[in-house]
Amino acid sequence: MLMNVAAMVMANSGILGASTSDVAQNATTVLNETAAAATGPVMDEQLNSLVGGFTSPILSWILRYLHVDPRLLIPIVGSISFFTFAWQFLEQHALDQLEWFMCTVNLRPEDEIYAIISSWIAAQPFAQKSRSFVVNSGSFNSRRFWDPYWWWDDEREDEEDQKEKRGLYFTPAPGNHYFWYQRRLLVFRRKCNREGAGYMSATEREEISISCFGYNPWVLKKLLYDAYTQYNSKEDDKTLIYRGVMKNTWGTAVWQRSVSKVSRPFDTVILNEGVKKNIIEDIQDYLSPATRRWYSNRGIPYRRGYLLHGPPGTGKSSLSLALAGYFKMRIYIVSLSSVAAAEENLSTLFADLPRKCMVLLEDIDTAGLTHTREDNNSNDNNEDNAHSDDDSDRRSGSRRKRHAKEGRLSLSGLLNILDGVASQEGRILIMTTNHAEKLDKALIRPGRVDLQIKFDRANNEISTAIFRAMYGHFDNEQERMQPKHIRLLPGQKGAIISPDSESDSEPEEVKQQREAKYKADVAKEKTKILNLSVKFAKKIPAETFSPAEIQGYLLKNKRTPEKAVEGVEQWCKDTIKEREEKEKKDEEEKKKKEEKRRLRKEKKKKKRQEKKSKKTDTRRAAKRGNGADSGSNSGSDSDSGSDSDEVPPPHSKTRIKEVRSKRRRDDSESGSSSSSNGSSSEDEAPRKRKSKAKKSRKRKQESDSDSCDSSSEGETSRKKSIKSKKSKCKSTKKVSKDKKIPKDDASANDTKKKVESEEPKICVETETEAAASPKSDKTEKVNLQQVEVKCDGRQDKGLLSATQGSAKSGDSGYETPSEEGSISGRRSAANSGAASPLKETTVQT
Ligand SMILES: Nc1ncnc2c1ncn2[C@@H]1O[C@H](COP(=O)(O)OP(=O)(O)OP(=O)(O)O)[C@@H](O)[C@H]1O
Repeated sequence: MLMNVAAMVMANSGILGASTSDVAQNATTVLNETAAAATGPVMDEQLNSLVGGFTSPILSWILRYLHVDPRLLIPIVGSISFFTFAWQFLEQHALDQLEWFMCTVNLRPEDEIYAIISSWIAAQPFAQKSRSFVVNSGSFNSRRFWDPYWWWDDEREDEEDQKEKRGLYFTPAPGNHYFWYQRRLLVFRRKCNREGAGYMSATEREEISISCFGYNPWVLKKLLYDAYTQYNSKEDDKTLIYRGVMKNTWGTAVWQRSVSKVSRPFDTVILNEGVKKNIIEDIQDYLSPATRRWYSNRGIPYRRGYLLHGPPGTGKSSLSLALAGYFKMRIYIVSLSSVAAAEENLSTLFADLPRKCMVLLEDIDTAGLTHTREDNNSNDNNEDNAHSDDDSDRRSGSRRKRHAKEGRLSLSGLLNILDGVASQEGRILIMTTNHAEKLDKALIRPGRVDLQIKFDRANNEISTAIFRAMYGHFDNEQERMQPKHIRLLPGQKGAIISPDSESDSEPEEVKQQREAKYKADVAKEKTKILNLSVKFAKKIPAETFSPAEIQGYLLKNKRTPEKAVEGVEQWCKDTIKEREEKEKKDEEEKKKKEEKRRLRKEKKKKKRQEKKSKKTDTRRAAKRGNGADSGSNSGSDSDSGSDSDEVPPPHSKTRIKEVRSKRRRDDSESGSSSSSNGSSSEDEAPRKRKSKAKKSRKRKQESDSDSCDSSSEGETSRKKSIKSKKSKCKSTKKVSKDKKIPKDDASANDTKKKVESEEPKICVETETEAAASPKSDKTEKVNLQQVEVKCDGRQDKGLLSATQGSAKSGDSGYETPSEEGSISGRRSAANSGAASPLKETTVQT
């Protein structure tokens, strides 16, 4: 059958012409050879059914051009598929089992080595060629460490070839990636772990690991060391800056590498040379190993602290960075007003500090640490000053609690973190502030702050130095700032041809001449800048501008020093004017704010007072109700008679006291008069009051009768009212009579005291309804008086029973003044409610 097929194929190929005859011949040969090894008719049939017979164009094409037996293809493809599948299965499910035969290093994202290795991996050829990869752009900071060039400084960025590379960078996708290192097969694994990520959060915790086969992990360690060394070698001339940040909102605080900057030359910081020398020597001495031993031998904590203070923009941060660069130390910056500076977080950050480093706490006065540690009652001076003592106690207490709840930093917390028993040793702490005077003494005491450096606004010297620094000549700048072959010096209008810019073919003599000329030009330029700087500084008023402000002005004229000198006077005037206007504006705003605050405070106070008086009223009303209940036996009634005497303020304690004392005075007077005269009826005051009351009543009645159309009706009602009153009073009298008033003076006094103590604190005014007729000794006489009780603008009237002269109080236990018209302190039950009708009763016994 195969032969037939071959013959047919040959026949078919015959139509293609003579050129294919050789191929057909070969195919026949192959078929003949393979036919012997053929598996038999079953296979042929299968092939036939699969590809539509040997006559199909596919098979003929394979035979003709590939010279491969189609029957061999099937096992080959099958085997490849099998192995691929097996490998995938093994990788996915069995590689974990293979870990028994592997060494693995896992890298934690919190550690800097994670970033170092990620970057190293990203730079490897296998990562660049990976078919499955993730693309990153340099703008997304959280993935920045996958940038193979992330540690490169800004200068490198300028270079054209690097610019291209820095646009996008590719990293191996999550999964397993194989690569060779030191002739060993390694597996790089990148895994996305969503466990640590929050709900709906885009951030995932990535985990990376590198594994090698075998039991010896030397190759992994070598890889790690190599990557780390490579990284460090690139950082030699740089200052690495780390910032304390939160990993996520509810996560922990970590030091994250923020940026690496070319170290700032120390001489670019303009400061008194003596001060500079002092601080450098101090740190040098501190960092020497001998000093460390010295500290430990004497049990002194090995720490050093500096406080840099002065107005903004005077160079505090610049000095800190320059120091870090000078001593090749990493600098760890944390802002005390950030979330990372919560007490818990800050202590975590400090615990994670390396042994030798610099920590910069910026603007510590803004962190709410300006209060003293002893001052338990305040956290914020300004705020607290606005409150009364009580209020501030209460409020600051609650604020403290709130802050504690929020975990915000407290002064004692910070002190503990800085040099508590658990705090790290070996670091240099630099604190900066604009208001050193606001800081707590405990924070800046020796041991915490060993050296204080004051920064001032620019004086003549500093202004000169800033000018020179700005227009000083730097050889390396020329190449960068100007096109090739043209070196323009600052302030130079024309171009200076640099000595090395011409072609090598130039004669040596000419070269030297050019070099000499260049040097002369540079020297000339320097002298010019020197002179200009002196002129410039003279025009600037001393101690008025910060170096940052002057620098800002000079930057506007960075290539034209003459112009800068010319315009500086005007700039000074403008800046001062601007500043004054701003200050004025700020002042006004401040005043407005204060006014608002004051009004708010007053409003609150008023509200509080109203609330308080309301409460007191309610209490009084309740008491009155009680008093009326207990004193209902007195049968005192009230009337609707309206004596329109002015209502005194209800809350006036002094008024109550006045009234009481007056009454007591009256009592004693009347007592004495009664004792001498035996009667109070001769007293003028009660009589006056009585007539006054009568008059007012009369007036009222008249007005009532006016209001009614019929005067006779009014008269009738008046009579009725008087009648009813009389009858009521009679009943009262009866009740009062039933109650025998103790005649014993001592007991009367006791009772009086008791009543006085129980007497509600309200303003009471009395009007004698009727002058009681004097009674001879030991006859009791009850005088019902009309009493006005005024509380909170409400007018209550009640009846107070009074005894006259040496009359004694009854069982009811009320005060028994000795004169008519004095208050007995008895209030009728009817007076307890605001709606109670005023009652007026006249009783004579
Ligand atoms: N003494 C100085 N020497 C050199 N440059 C200075 C000096 N003072 C200020 N500058 C320049 O002014 C800018 C601001 O300075 P810097 O941030 O160090 O001031 P600062 O005192 O820390 O300000 P702030 O208190 O607001 O943080 C920087 O660009 C710095 O170069």
